[in-house]
Order: sequence, then C-alpha cells, then structure tokens
Amino acid sequence: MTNSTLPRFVEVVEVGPRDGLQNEARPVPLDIKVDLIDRLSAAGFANVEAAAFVSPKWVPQMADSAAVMAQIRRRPGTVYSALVPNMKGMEAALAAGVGEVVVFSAASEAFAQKNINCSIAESIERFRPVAEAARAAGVKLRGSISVALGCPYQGEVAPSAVAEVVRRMADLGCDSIDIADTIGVGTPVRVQAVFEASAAVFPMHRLAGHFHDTYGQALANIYAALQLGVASFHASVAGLGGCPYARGATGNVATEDVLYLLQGLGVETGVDLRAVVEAGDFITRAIDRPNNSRAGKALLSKWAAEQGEARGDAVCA
Ligand SMILES: CC(C)(COP(=O)([O-])OP(=O)([O-])OC[C@H]1O[C@@H](n2cnc3c(N)ncnc32)[C@H](O)[C@@H]1OP(=O)([O-])[O-])[C@@H](O)C(=O)NCCC(=O)NCCSC(=O)C[C@@](C)(O)CC(=O)[O-]
Repeated sequence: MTNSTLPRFVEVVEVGPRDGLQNEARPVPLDIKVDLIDRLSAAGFANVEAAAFVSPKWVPQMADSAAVMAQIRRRPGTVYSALVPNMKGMEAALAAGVGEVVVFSAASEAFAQKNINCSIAESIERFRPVAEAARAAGVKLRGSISVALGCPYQGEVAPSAVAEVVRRMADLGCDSIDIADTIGVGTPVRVQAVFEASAAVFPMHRLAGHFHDTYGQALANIYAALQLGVASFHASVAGLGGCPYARGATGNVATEDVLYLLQGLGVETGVDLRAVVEAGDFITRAIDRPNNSRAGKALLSKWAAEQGEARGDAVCA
C-alpha cells in the first residue's frame, strides 16, 4: 500500500563522505574515503556529497578533497557534489571535476560568522561569482542554509529569516536549496512552518531537508516535510558526523533509517538498502566509530542470524 499524498520518488543525497567525515578528529585515510564513496555510488545514489573545497585551516579533514575526487570511480548517473565557500574553492572544485557545487550560509548572523567568518550578506556577495562560474561551466548550483530550525549561538530562528536567505539564494540562481537543521532541534510542526515559508519564495519540490538527529526528531521531521511534497533529503551513512562549528550536534539522520522509512511508505529512491547497510558497516569498522543507524544495526544482526541458521549454527535458547 502506498500513501498517495506523498511523493512517489524521493532523492536521497548521501552526505556521509563530507558531512559525516568532516568532524573526525583523527585523519581518515584517503583510500578509506575513496572506498566509501565508491561503495555509495555502487548503491545507486544519484548525488554523493564527496568533498569540501574549504580552507584546510578551518576544516583539516577535508584538505584532501582534490585527491578524493581524482581517485573515486565515477559512476554514470551519480553527481559528485562539493562544498565551496568562495572563488578559491570554486577553482579547485572545477579543476577536480565536481558535478554540483554547494554554497553555504546560515539563517543566523552568529552562525555565519562562526562557520564562514562573514555576515550572511557578505556570503551572498562571495557566492555571486561562484554562481556565475557554475553557470559558465554547466555545473549545478545548490544553496545550503544552516541553523534553519535553531541556532546554538542565537537560539530561535524565525521561519521568515530562513525564507529571506532562501530568497537571496534563489536570486543567485540556485537549482536547489537545502534547509538544514544543523543542531537537530526541529520538530515536525516547526519544520513544516519553515518549509512553507520557504516555499513562498522558491518551489517546494526544489527544497531539500537536511536534518541532524541530535534530539531524535529527524525521521519525524522527514515525514512532516514529505507530507508537504518535499522530495529530497540528505542523510549520512551510519549516521556519521556532526558540525565543527556547532558543539554537541550529532550526525545527520542515518541513511539506512531514511531508506527503511521510505521503503515502508512505498516511496521509491533507486538506492539499494543492503549495499548502504554494508557501506555503513565498512566505514564504522574502518574508522572505529559506533554505527548510529538503528535499521543498519538491526539488518546486520538479522542477516548474521540468517547466515548462521543456513550454516546450521546452534542458537542459544
Ligand atoms: C570561508 C572561509 C574560507 C573564510 O575564512 P577566512 O579565514 O576568513 O578566509 P581568508 O580568505 O582570510 O583565508 C584564510 C586562509 O585560508 C585560505 N583559503 C581561503 N579559502 C580557501 C579555500 N576555499 N580553499 C583552500 N584554502 C582557502 C586562504 O588562502 C588563506 O590561507 P593563508 O594565506 O592564510 O595560507 C573559511 O571560513 C572556511 O573555509 N569555512 C568553511 C567552514 C566549513 O567547512 N564548515 C563545515 C561545513 S558547513 C556544514 O557542515 C553545514 C552543512 C552544509 O552541512 C549544513 C548544516 O547541517 O548546517
């Protein structure tokens, strides 16, 4: 049975290699990053956020982004996206063959200063030549708006403040715009208010939900956004991540959990859940991190039990 009011197809953007790994204090070896991205591409994602061409002084973990982009196996049908804060990053991103660039600002002045060291208005001016270069190169342009549901420095953020940044990003020519709950404080009714305010200035079907799961609300928030017709969500394999400029924020909602939810709702994604669960198992072992996907862990246990049964292993009563 499908729910006829929900989108029939949802794009899940896998952000684990960037948002998931950017916060790791220990360097993640290049070959592990490349292996992870290749596994995720093979799982069928149409968009993998693979890199960030930001200052290595600000986010050292992303310093090898050009090498990552050079070594991945590019799957036809997958766009490899990367964060770009300015023209220096844009030049590097274009040289690396990025398919979509993500300019990122915030819905609060305080967070913009902490994350990109400038005001919201200054960030938009910095993005103008980036947008022009993207258009000239035929590369997609995505805008991302942090702290849209609450800010660790400012507190409450009004939906109208988010919509104002959406409007400015729309004016830049963004193809799509992410509404990000950086610290995972949003709840469904609030999420709907922010999307409704944003959709007054940019089409709902070109908005995406980027929910961190700090307060365990991300799946409920995705469902609330789906009901409004939002058809693109970001997720991080095994729920990896956090934000270096939002202390205490946990990772994105786990991709495996989102895929499991969508599968249950009869919504297509084109992504192979089993391959993502295996990628989550791979990366959490490789970097010695807990697997934060409930569905991922449950499926791994189920498959291990099924394999044991097939071998005729004794089962403890
Ligand atoms: C925006 C800046 C660069 C301003 O940083 P700044 O210090 O004001 O910039 P600057 O122009 O004075 O440059 C400082 C140094 O960085 C270099 N530099 C400058 N730009 C680049 C570049 N692109 N690539 C490589 N190097 C660069 C530049 O060349 C210089 O090097 P130096 O001369 O000192 O040797 C900095 O604040 C920055 O890189 N911030 C990025 C922070 C970041 O990546 N945060 C995490 C990602 S956002 C996120 O996770 C949120 C999201 C998207 O997931 C949604 C959500 O959940 O909220």
